[in-house]
Amino acid sequence: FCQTLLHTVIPPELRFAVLKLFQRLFTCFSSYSYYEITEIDGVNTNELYNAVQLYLSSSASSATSAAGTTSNRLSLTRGLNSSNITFGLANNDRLSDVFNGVSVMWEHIVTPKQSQTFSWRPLPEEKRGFILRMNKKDTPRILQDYLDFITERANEIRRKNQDRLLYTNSRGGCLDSRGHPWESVPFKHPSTFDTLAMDPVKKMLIMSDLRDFTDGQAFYKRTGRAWKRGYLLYGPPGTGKSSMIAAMANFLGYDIYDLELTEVNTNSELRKLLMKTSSKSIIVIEDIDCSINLTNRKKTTGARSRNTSSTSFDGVPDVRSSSGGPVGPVDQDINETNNSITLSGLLNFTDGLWSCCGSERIFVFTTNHIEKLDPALVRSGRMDMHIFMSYCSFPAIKILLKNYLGCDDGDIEPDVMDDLAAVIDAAEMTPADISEVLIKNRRDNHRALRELLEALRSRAEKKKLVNRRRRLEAEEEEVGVEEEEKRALDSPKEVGGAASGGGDDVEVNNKKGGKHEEEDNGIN
Ligand SMILES: Nc1ncnc2c1ncn2[C@@H]1O[C@H](COP(=O)(O)OP(=O)(O)OP(=O)(O)O)[C@@H](O)[C@H]1O
Ligand SMILES: [Mg+2]
Repeated sequence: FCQTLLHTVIPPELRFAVLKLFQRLFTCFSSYSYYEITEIDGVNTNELYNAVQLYLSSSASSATSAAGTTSNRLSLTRGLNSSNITFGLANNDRLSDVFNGVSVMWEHIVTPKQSQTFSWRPLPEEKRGFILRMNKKDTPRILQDYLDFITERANEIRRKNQDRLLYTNSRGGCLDSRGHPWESVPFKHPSTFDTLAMDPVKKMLIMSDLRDFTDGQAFYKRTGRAWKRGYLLYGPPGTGKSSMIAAMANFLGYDIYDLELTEVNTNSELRKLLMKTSSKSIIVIEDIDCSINLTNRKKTTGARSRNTSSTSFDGVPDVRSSSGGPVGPVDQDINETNNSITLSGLLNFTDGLWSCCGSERIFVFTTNHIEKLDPALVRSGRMDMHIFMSYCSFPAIKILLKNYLGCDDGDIEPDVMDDLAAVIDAAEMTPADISEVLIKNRRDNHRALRELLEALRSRAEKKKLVNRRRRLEAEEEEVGVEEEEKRALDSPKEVGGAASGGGDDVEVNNKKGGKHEEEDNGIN
């Protein structure tokens, strides 16, 4: 009755002014400061409101919220291009939080909108906002840091909730309508560090190295290093290099830029591609040894190419023929290359001035042949961590048995495990091959284990034969070389001709491996 009386007797303007006055008096004498963060400020969305909503949702959603009381009512939202749900504070709900030892209180205020003022854009029916209550004495010390922390945490949550994206430069150097050289697709590779079959100790090392990297902003700043890190994954085909990259991306919540070097024609294109990558991303060059040789990179301009030489990275045509032996100087006009990407371009791409355009990036190179890589490319500072993805080991096979057959250690007879342990190393089987055997028999565990043991034993047998044959060949070659040297010692010496000017005696016929080669020493 009083309220209606007030509403009827006192005009709204006066009511509003009295209310405002009470509020001012209240805040004057209160020990708290109050900050209102509305959803819409003017006509734009207030980014801080969304950040607070996300941030509070991360503590509201966890049963034991790090900060304060959990709310018993939450709103659920799902972002665009995301398969994850985020919690939010329900209307008029409160949540306390603690930051740097200071406790604050959040309240989510939702008030129905008064009369719709005319606007080009339909405004929401309700006015939403957060009220942050904080002790006046703490405000100067923590307000700014607290809001920065909230924004950062919200970005973190947003990225984790959004599906990963896989960017490719498959379009070559040309740009899309937005001037972007990368093309992106949702990246939903299921590989994680749990599904990766590899030595658990090595796995933990890699995960902690990745965590140190993401937590290391201050460290990189203090040491004056670009906030980036390089990983070289090497090993035989089918050992999990690509799966490792997916596991890293899923572990860190990073997007992946899959750089196809053979599509890149010049250093400046390479630079442009790097500049257009976002931070918190993994830049991948798979099979870098092939990319470096790039025999398919040469695009002759009409004339027949005398040899399929490859272009090394320093831009000078590589003078090794396809057989690897020396050939005469390569005619430049025959080998018109349409690219001038250089090793120095790639070196700067991964370390050096270029690599600092943007921070928090991970570079990953993969190769089946580490011995082919230029040492400058894989030195520390470029490829900081070299990870050998090896054939399946016993600890790794247990992970595959768990993932594919659902068998934990205790589920398999000990003597079967002993048989597996006895043959696994000698077999040198890749996880890809072992996965194949398990997938084929995944409906029948006993049969899967039996077939796996058979496959391992036959592979180990084959390896033994191959190694024995190699040993025999090596011994024969050794014997061959010894006989050679013996014959050479027994045969009479031939003195070099007078024209030699009495220089040192030189072998005119230098027999090497059964092939005579004229050593060009001026004497024929
Ligand atoms: N260590 C591993 N753990 C789990 N699965 C693996 C592992 N290695 C290979 N696989 C399985 O084998 C398949 C091929 O693996 P992946 O593509 O990662 O091999 P790779 O090392 O990248 O091979 P390549 O050198 O030919 O590119 C994947 O689908 C994956 O399921
Ligand atoms: Mg691969």
